[in-house]
Amino acid sequence: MASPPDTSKTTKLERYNSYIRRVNSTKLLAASSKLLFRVTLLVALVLIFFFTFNYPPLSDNATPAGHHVHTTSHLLSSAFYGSGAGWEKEVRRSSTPRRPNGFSVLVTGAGGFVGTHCSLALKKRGDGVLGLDNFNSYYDPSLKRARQKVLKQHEIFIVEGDLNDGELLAKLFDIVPFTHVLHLAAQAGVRYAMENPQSYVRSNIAGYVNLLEVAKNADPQPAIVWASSSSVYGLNTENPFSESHRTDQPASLYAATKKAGEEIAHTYNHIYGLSITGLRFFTVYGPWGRPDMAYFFFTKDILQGKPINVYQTHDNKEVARDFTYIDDIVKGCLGALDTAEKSTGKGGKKRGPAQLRIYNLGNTSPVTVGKLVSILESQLNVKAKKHVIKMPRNGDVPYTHANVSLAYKDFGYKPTTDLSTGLRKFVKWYVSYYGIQPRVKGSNDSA
Ligand SMILES: O=C(O)[C@H]1O[C@H](OP(=O)(O)OP(=O)(O)OC[C@H]2O[C@@H](n3ccc(=O)[nH]c3=O)[C@H](O)[C@@H]2O)[C@H](O)[C@@H](O)[C@H]1O
Repeated sequence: MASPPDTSKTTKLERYNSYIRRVNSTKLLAASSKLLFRVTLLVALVLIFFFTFNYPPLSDNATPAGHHVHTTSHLLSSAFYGSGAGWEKEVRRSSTPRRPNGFSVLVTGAGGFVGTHCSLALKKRGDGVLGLDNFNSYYDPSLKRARQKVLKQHEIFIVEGDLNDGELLAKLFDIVPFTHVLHLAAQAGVRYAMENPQSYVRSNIAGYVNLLEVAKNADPQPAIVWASSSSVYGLNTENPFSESHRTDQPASLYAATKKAGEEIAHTYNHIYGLSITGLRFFTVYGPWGRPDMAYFFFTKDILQGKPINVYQTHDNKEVARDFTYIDDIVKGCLGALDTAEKSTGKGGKKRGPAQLRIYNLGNTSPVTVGKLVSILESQLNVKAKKHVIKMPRNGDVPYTHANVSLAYKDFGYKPTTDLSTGLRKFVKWYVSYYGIQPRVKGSNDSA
């Protein structure tokens, strides 16, 4: 009997083919669902950009103020900072004045020491204030966040963004017709400039120019008041320092960038009619201050029993500063804002000469660092472990002393807080903020 044909091979082959078909169709299904997912994601993103973030149509890029086009990077960066209808409402609400003829002020560096105090003072008297800050980590950002919280309690909103983001700045000026800009955002610190020189160029020059570019295009153009520095006097030997003294010998890159800012101000005033006032601050201190400054970290180190370095000049003289209390500086900033004339340009074109000013804002009474330390010792009730050393050659200057008669003449600037009184207020804040309960005399004083 003929045996049945051997089909086992054919059956195996068929089973194999059907297995391959199944695998292929599964793969196809997976690939097409992946594609579908990606397309959906893309469509969703596009819809989010166009509807949620409340942007003008792309064809509407050229704004009346002549601002640049809104590029994709702007869309991305603004989306990152927070945008949309709610964000815009916050921006408008914060910058709307609550008094007749009140200002609408953009305060850059509002999360900073001077920025926070000035923002509060402006808001308190009924001006609208919008903050801008990039919350960088040059010093403990949690302190900046704590200041931001205080501002929020007073209904001051800080836009989180960088001076170098021109598109973001342009958008803010599109939303708000700022009357003034109080420009305090900067890379601060004299000695850190040797460690990170580029950060000074980025903030104090590139960022500053970026701000002026947007301001000159704005309609109306705001008046600008900004923070220069006592450090511009550099190796000047005339005393006390007057605005007419030479400032072409900066001792640090920090000072050089501030001096450059003063020259740049001249250019934007000259070409575009921007009203610009530069304020040369002299070693500002007080509650909510900067932890990178000597009075602040001396307090911390003295309380922790750590040694501190007290600098001396190379010819064995004590170094001294015209330490200026924050409340005096705030009065100076508001005085400068109040007397700032309007810019004369429009849409990037000058229409007439505009105001250009520079003022010293100091205390007119220099105190040696040794004396600063002994005041702190007495107020903290702790003896400092002092190391008296020669001042490192790192951009420091031996001495500062402000002549403020020009600021007095033009807006009545008159510092009223001596170092001892100001430090008591600082120490009181310091121990309460950091929750310290040491042998502090000043902590129970009323200030
Ligand atoms: O007026 C300004 O325009 C600048 O003021 C501030 O710079 P400065 O006056 O240098 O303040 P700050 O560092 O507190 O040193 C104070 C004193 O302590 C001495 N000093 C410092 C450190 C140290 O370890 N030992 C010491 O003796 C030191 O030699 C100095 O005599 C701002 O930081 C700066 O951003 C800018 O705004």
